[in-house]
Amino acid sequence: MASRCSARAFVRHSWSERRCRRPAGPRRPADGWPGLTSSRLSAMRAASADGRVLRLAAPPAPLPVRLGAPTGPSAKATRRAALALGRHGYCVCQCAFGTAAIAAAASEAIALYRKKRMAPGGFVVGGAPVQGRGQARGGNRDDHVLWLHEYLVAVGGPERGEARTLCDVDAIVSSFAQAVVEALSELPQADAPLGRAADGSPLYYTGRTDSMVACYPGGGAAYGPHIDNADGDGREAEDYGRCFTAVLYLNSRWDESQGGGALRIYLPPESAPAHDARHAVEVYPHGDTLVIFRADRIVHEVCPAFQARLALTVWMYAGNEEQGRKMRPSA
Ligand SMILES: O=C(O)CCC(=O)C(=O)O
Ligand SMILES: [Fe+2]
Repeated sequence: MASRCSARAFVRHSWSERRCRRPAGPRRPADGWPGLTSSRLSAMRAASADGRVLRLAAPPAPLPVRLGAPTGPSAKATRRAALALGRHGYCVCQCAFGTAAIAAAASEAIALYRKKRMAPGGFVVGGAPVQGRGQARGGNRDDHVLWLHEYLVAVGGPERGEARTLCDVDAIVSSFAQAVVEALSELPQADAPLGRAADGSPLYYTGRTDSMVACYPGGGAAYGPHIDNADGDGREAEDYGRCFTAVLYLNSRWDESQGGGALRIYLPPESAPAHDARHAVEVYPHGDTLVIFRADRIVHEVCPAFQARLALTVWMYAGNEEQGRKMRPSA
């Protein structure tokens, strides 16, 4: 961890990456995009409101990816994560940042929350931003968030922002998520049916968003069922918008029965019986767990959390082959 999470790694991958911006969304869940009919969305909300009717599939064993370890993730581990993502629409990885790094990142995040550097998470509804619970039908969210790079630009860097570990972790998570998306582009459709655009063509990496540090302050804080990118993020000219969400949990000691706070992933129609909204998996936000899922397809929610729940999230944009090539002219 120490050698990978050095200030130089941060400067190289993260601070110099001025292009990353906070995304326009998430948008309010809307009807009428692939795989999500209004009846399916209503059934999900009903299942969310009444946990008794929810049928859960067993969560997959996390893939060990050695993210944060001095050797870093191997090409094989990256490919395995891409395969799982392409087959199921999500993958769960066990990183190796270690308890000290995760605890350091968490204490930076908590300090930022306490210093009121975070603001209530928002939505875009009809082009206008709205914030917080009850503002968007079925899309309530109770988290407080900070856009890491935007904040660092404002305060003059990671040292001054007291967010050095968060920056280092962010650089590593972002490079890995990019590598996974790039590996996914190479997989044949038969291996990765859920790793494709709606027309079946491969998705190519076109960029990333700023990273979001989120704190659900406990007391039942939640985020109702939603899709992160329901409408292309208004980026038609560039790509399909955010296609992948990568979220790393920063909770060193998470008590599943007392803390709740699982990420509930509703399995997409291709992996669940048609229109049966009651099939989902739940992943608890244990520190060092990374989940990557399709930002434009996977309905998910954060179940009520009864202890402070911390995460770092970055979204990857993707487009068609030509859009991907434009992003990397030398490739
Ligand atoms: O923290 C999580 O598990 C997911 C949060 C989420 O869905 C979001 O921020 O869009
Ligand atoms: Fe989300």
